[in-house]
Amino acid sequence: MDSPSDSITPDSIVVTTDLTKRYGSFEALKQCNIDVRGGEIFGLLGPNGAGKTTLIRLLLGYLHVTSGSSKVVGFDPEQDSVAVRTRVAYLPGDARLPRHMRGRGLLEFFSQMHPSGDLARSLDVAERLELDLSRRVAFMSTGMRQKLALAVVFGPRTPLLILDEPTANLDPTVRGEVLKLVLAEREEGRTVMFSSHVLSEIEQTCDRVAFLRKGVLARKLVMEDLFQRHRLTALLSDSAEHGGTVESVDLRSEIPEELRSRVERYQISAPGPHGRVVCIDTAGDLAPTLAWIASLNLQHVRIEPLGLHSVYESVHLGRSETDSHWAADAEKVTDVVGAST
Ligand SMILES: Nc1ncnc2c1ncn2[C@@H]1O[C@H](COP(=O)(O)OP(=O)(O)OP(=O)(O)O)[C@@H](O)[C@H]1O
Repeated sequence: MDSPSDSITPDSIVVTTDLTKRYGSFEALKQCNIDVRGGEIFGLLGPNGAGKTTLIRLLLGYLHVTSGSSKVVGFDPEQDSVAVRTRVAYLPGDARLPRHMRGRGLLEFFSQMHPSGDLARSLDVAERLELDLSRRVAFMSTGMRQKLALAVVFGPRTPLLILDEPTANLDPTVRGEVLKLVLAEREEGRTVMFSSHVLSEIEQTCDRVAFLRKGVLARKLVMEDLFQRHRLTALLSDSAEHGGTVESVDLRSEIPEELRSRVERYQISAPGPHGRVVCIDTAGDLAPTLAWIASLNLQHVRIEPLGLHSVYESVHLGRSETDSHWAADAEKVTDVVGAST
């Protein structure tokens, strides 16, 4: 786990220090240290019950901390939750809106309530999301209510938006529109922190990601680093290439010295019907490793980004990241070979 001072910068807009929350004897959040920097999109990932909502509600002062502390837009939510809430637009995971109000009236009401409310902006968001504002909340579908809550939240021009599963209950087209809204916030210099279970959304939008698991901050990731990680799978049809003695082993010692820091895995399977499957995981720029890969005399080569999924699985299931998808990847290669022979 990172220490509190690991990554805090002067432009951090959210900082937590050993933030801990217990419900009775149950520890929902354990010594959590994160920092969110001004102008970035920060993703919160984790399985159900990991502690994401607990963390978010602590940051807004809706829950009291058990121990540790946090600073949000320069204020301690424990001491000054009003100052925090006027500077943060918050979309709860279970937004409850007054059922008797019509969409338009509700947007007017919330834009008047918030010190930096902006009705025109809320109306614009509602239009982009194709929401019928003439309906009463009571007669709206779950997705329509989510759209209305989003129109409320994207109205005020606050420096920070915290969105708890903003795309839940939305169809794929509307989800895409919401992601565009999130990206537009960053363009305008605002900071967005959001939780989601949809990994592709996080990949498309976030600059950095924190993984929570059972209340523990299990992993932090810079998305740019993730995009530089690739997995190559291929077939080595002639096992004599490696003396015919290799049985699903790690061959990292065979990697040229200057590439060792880039190649995280170099493994060859036991012989199958079509030969041996080779799996190579690389980090950083692919170019320097390509010449070496070409010298391995591989066939049916597939290269793909390693992606958030493999990291998520390794955090969630506690599997080694390098083992994640290995069997499936090996199968894909042999399937392709099987189909083409
Ligand atoms: N008021 C409460 N009293 C007791 N336990 C609670 C309370 N609120 C949450 N919890 C527990 O704390 C843990 C974390 O819950 P939290 O809602 O923060 O998870 P989450 O990551 O947001 O989950 P999800 O993805 O399902 O929304 C869960 O085990 C939950 O049961």
